[in-house]
Amino acid sequence: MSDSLTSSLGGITLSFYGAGSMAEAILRGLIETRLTTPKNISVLNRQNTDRLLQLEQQYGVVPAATEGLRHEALASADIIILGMKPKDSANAILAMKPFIRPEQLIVSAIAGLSIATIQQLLGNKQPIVRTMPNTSSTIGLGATGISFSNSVTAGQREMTLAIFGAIGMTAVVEEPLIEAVNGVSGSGPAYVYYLMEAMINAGVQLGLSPDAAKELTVQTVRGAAEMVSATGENPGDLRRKVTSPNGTTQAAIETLDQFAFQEAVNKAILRCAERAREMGEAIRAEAVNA
Ligand SMILES: NC(=O)C1=CN([C@@H]2O[C@H](COP(=O)(O)OP(=O)(O)OC[C@H]3O[C@@H](n4cnc5c(N)ncnc54)[C@H](OP(=O)(O)O)[C@@H]3O)[C@@H](O)[C@H]2O)C=CC1
Ligand SMILES: O=C(O)[C@@H]1CCC=N1
Repeated sequence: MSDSLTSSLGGITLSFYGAGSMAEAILRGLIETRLTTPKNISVLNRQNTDRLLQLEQQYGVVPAATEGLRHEALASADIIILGMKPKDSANAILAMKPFIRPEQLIVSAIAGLSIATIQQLLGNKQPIVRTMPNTSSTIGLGATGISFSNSVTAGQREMTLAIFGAIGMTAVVEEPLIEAVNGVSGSGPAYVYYLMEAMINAGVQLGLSPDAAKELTVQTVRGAAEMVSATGENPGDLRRKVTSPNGTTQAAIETLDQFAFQEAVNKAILRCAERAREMGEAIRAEAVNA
């Protein structure tokens, strides 16, 4: 990767087509890590002008709130980032088709939507990057799975890795594995938050104040993740070090096992990946009939 790209995207312009939570997580990360300046980022959505103005006020990005500005932003951007819900994606891609140029890079963050479906909707071999990021990109701790279409140039790959590398770690995977990334890390923050909700509630039930229960839980999750990362040890080995024979942790883990905790997490992640494939298939069917 060249030095200029690791430090800055220079004058490269990005258009966030779909300006919801995921778009905000990425653009905020890019701005806070100073990979680019807000003036190189435009934001577009379907109807919610207030949302675009809020993003302008908060981050200094450029709102494209009228039809004319939307078309101009799409036509002029070096990179268009697709951030609408899967159900809205086929219509949105068809609507942008008249304005885009064959060399523009399209980066999709849309669950399930395949490179082939995007190319089918656009009717060409447009360079496409399919990603599966997560909302921790907001604070530079994202995890993003990335797949490239064959038409993506080496320079465009480098730009993509610079963008997602600036807001967290990246894993380049073959496209069929993007659903696995969705299951593990795309949706993953929600499972961890769910676990944290349960830990906090139990702490309160045992008499801790809500604040104390929350702070202890947050530090525990942060410390556990950091331990795996810093020591290089397997989570299983670290778990065994916490678990004294016949002690308190063993009693807790046995209870989790009674409720098939590991199996529940496993089934949840497999179902998540399956759901991504189902959603992708629904968009593919829409594209075939478009
Ligand atoms: N949230 C997450 O944790 C993750 C989400 N993703 C993916 O990111 C995508 C967006 O999710 P999220 O940010 O949560 O969704 P949000 O509902 O927060 O945002 C969706 C945005 O898309 C806009 N939009 C809808 N239709 C169109 C259209 N036809 N043209 C232009 N803009 C449109 C909406 O505008 P308006 O309000 O005006 O309708 C809104 O700004 C999804 O496809 C999801 O699969 C991927 C990884 C993680
Ligand atoms: O729930 C969803 O469909 C999106 C994709 C990954 C995280 N959120």
